[in-house]
Amino acid sequence: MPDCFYITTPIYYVNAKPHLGHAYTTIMADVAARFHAMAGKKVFFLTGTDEHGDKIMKAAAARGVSPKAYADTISALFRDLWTELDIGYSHFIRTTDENHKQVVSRVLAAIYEAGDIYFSEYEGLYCFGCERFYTERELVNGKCPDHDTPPERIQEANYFFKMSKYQQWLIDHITDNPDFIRPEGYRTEILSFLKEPLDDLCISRPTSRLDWGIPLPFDDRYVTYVWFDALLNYVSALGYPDDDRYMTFWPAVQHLTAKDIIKPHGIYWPIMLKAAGIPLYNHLNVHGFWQIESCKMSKSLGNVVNPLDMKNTYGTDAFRYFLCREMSFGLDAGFSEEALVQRINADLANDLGNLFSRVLAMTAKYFKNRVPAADDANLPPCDIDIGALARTTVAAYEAQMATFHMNRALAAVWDLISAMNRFIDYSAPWTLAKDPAKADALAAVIYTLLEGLRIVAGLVYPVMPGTGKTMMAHLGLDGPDSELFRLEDFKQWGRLVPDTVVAKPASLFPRVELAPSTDNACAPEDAPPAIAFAPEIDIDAFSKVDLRVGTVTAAEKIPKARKLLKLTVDIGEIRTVVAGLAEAYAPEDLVGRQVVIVANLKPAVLMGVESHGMVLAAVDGKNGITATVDKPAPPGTRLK
Ligand SMILES: Nc1ncnc2c1ncn2[C@@H]1O[C@H](COP(=O)(O)OP(=O)(O)OP(=O)(O)O)[C@@H](O)[C@H]1O
Ligand SMILES: [Zn+2]
Repeated sequence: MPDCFYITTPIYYVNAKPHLGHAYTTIMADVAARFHAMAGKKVFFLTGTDEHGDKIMKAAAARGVSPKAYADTISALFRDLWTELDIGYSHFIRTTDENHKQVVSRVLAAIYEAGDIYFSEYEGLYCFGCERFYTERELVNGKCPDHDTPPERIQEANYFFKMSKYQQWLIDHITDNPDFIRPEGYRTEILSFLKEPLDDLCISRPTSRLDWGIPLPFDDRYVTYVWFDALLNYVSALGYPDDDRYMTFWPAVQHLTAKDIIKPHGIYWPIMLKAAGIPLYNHLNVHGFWQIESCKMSKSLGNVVNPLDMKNTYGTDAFRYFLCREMSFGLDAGFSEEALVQRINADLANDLGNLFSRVLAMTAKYFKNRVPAADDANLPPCDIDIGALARTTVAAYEAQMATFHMNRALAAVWDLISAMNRFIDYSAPWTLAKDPAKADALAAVIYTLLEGLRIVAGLVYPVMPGTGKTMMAHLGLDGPDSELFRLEDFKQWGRLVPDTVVAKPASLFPRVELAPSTDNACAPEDAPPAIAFAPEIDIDAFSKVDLRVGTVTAAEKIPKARKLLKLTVDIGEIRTVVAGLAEAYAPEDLVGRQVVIVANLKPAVLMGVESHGMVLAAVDGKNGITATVDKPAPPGTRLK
């Protein structure tokens, strides 16, 4: 039997329509599902909506509809959005599903009988916005930290779940299983919560106050409160306790959530499972928040970006790519449309799109749209070995995807794409084409590029399913996704069959411009165009760049390289630096000049010359300026 992979998103609360934060988690889950299916696993992908509780009841009442009718409408918005965003979930659960309600009852009854649920009078500070009690310690200036309103003191008899009983057991489990909660920072956070005594969890609300919920099986004057209802969706959706799906996929589960709900997922849920005698889940994977101007994007704050607008303006794949590439898994990220436009133009239109159309155009021109037969041995001498790089790329990609670091996996793929673009420039197929003696070399170059594109198509597929399929179709490869996209096939170099007919060049991603927003709609017409700045970094990220004043002591052209100069630069030590300045400067113009060098850039080999640093310059063909200092400075002076 193949390995199993079960991925879940949180079930989203239907008190407002979906925003970009929900889209991110669900897209990440879809990417993971597609990747693991590609790796040969049997996959189940669950998402859905959480539909009980106070807020739903109030929102429905405000609109004069029943809670169920209200939940139906909002739940459908989520489902429709997932279709628009190419999300291929296996099952969409709703907590109002009959089967789910039965599982909740059953688990509650079992835990009650085992003696882990008790009845008690409780007085506490209650936030109606959050639908929960707060301890004094948790309040900020006496107010709910989420709603900034003072909680009300209420007294109530309720049912409680004995979480405290399992506190030490959970600490031991998390300590013994270092990747139970990941990334590491969130594991540490949970362990630090657990240093304080754990309060028992209130799991009921009297029907006199709230009747939109699942009745407690042992006392129908009460309904189940949020977490015992919501968290159990992860097993009820599989048909716990005896359905085949449950037997197959539990506990091979990877939960995926944002950091707002790590406490319920990292503390309540494992303890509930333990008390119910259900095996623990494998992993909880936690991501950060999308922020707008440093505030969490959230429906409560109303500062949300509508994912459908982004999709309609920029396309599904581009939007998916941006979300996966821009956020470092586990950390917060700021959202801006400028950054989205910048990534589309730089990564998708320029790097990937140009590569794709150039290679197809050359295949059309030199080989009449057919994959040439070729032998790697005929490749012209070049420092870039695309075949070897493809192998290491797939390995890095696989490792990063497995731990949800989609951003790093994509960075690895884009390194391969950049190398292929450089490989075209260095091997200059248009020159090879002029010399009949170089026909074999030309065939080897084009084959390498087409085969590289096949691998790129496979690796981008989980993130950009449409693009992966379009690329494959252009390379003459067709079939159902399950056959077309198998990770094994991308680990092997040379699978593209000579003589396969490839399509004419196509534009994968046209360049885009920032769509006018309502904010700048009334800007005067002659306002200067907005500059697409690179995404924001913090001072720590910047301080990693070691900038030094250097004096150029020698400069020469690099044979066969149109743009490159080899510079010898004194930065307190003597460095060889390759710079793309040859069109803008004669070598002798640079000697004696002071320049600014990035001193800690990883060495790279360019046209056979190893470069140990980079010259700061703005060069566009023959126009070039290098950054310099306004008075002579000792070589090696650091700039900050
Ligand atoms: N800003 C965000 N960044 C990333 N993910 C988010 C963000 N907001 C919501 N999510 C996703 O939605 C889940 C929470 O869903 P919920 O329905 O509570 O949304 P919410 O906007 O945070 O709601 P509220 O503002 O009412 O707290 C998170 O765990 C995460 O999966
Ligand atoms: Zn609150």
